[in-house]
Amino acid sequence: MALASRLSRPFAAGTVKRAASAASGTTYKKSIVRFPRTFTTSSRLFTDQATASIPPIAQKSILRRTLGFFSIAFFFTTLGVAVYIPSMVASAKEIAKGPPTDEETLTMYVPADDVEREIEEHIRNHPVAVELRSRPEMSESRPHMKIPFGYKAHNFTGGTLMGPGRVAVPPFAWNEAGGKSMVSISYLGEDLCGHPGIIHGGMLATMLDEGLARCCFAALPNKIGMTANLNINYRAPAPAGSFVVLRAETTKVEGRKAWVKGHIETLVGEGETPVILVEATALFIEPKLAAKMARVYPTHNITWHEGLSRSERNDLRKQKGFTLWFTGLSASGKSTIATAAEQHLLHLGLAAYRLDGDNVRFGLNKDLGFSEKDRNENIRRIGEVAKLFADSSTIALTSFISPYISDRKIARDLHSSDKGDALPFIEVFVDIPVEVAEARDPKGLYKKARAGEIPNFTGISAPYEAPENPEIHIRNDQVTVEEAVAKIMEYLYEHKLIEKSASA
Ligand SMILES: Nc1ncnc2c1ncn2[C@@H]1O[C@H](COP(=O)(O)OS(=O)(=O)O)[C@@H](OP(=O)(O)O)[C@H]1O
Ligand SMILES: Nc1ncnc2c1ncn2[C@@H]1O[C@H](COP(=O)(O)OP(=O)(O)O)[C@@H](O)[C@H]1O
Repeated sequence: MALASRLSRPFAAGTVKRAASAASGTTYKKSIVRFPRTFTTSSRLFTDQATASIPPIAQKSILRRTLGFFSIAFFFTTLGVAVYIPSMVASAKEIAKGPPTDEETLTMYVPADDVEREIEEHIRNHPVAVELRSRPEMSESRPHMKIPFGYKAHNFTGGTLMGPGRVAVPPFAWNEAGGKSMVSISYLGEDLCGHPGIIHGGMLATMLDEGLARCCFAALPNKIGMTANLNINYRAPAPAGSFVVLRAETTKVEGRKAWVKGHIETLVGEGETPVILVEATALFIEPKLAAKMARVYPTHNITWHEGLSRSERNDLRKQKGFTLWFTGLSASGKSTIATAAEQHLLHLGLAAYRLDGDNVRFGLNKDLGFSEKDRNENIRRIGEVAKLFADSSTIALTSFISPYISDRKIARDLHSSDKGDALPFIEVFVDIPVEVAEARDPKGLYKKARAGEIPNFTGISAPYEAPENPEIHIRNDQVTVEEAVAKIMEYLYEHKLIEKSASA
């Protein structure tokens, strides 16, 4: 197809080169921005001859207008979602690799033909682009190149609206650090019209919705925002087959909310005054569950805070971390109660994890036996691991005999802090007379110990030092497992370690 005929109507008057250079210089206005005389303002645009013959539209009912309003609100809200739900067809490999960097996006696009090459070069070398590139606070990218290839076909701005006759080449964007401002340059083809030769207002609204959102994302805690509100004022018709500049600025940020203003103007040469085509203000709100929302690139969604504090982590995880340290004789009921408590906490939607012999003495501590020294080391290591779980805003439950007061104190001290943000350490004494434990003896260990087959057996041939002042004392020969768990839960609620709302 001849080059000129592939281009927009204003371009067709000459070669691509002429049209492109016209767009950057004084001839730009002459050859490309050819506003129909009757199209001088937005209000006139909609009362021109083309629409004058259309009979007046009957006043809609309140119900229809209400429905219309919500449809529009839903449309823009959906449009503004900056989180792409992973597509079934998206390339798993591409996703696994993670998104390209801003820098990488600049070399990813390869023009398909001479037309695209001309448009590409025109934007890339335009004085506006050169000036933006020279500003250290601005980061250059082509945002649509971050959308995985397999998902592009399903993406409105990155797929549907992109290509010959539409947005011919992926727009260039310059984002100011911290989500303060954004500028992008696009080429709008002749197949995006509402009125002949004039870009459809919905296209411009789409560009503003996306552009203003991209401006503020970096200012939001999880870099996600949904359009809550978008107000648009059309100022002048936007000619098809022309280059436009979108400029946006974040005016206010409050927690999960960001207010942005911006406009689209013509791309003009140095010394010329651009024409403002459309202006907008918008409010973007980050969803409450933003951190958990699906992303195209889940593994590379890095939101890094220097020195993330424990309270910040607790806020993000929506729970406090602490350790429930069960201690008692063998067969006292530690594992049974800890398991029941863990299950109950999990049912409440809380993150809880139990450390016991299965995952510690058979793994991390498989080098340790039952000498006093080995038990000391056993408890020290478990204390460290429990502290890490608690620090990650998880409820750690440990069920080990932990027979020595000094060892349990070491574990407790590991949870303390001189910064005033100690992790709660709750000692749960599962108390049972040795005779009852011996009578239960589910594993036959007491019998073996009495027979001298197991040396250093706690309660028989090795000491058990009962806690003097445990946070929770369970007489486990006198209560059921349910009652024991209820007593623990009561303590946790009373000490505000779990929220009252976390109840089954
Ligand atoms: N000598 C000796 N003394 C006590 N217990 C023994 C011994 N040898 C093996 N076992 C089994 O090991 C389990 C206790 O391991 P712990 O890691 O909890 O012990 S300790 O805290 O280091 O003292 C303990 O499990 P529980 O009955 O669940 O407590 C026993 O099954
Ligand atoms: N409150 C309770 N009442 C009656 N039996 C219990 C109770 N708690 C635990 N048991 C029983 O005691 C035995 C030892 O319990 P277990 O949890 O294995 O103890 P530990 O982990 O302290 O060695 C098990 O047979 C268990 O069913």
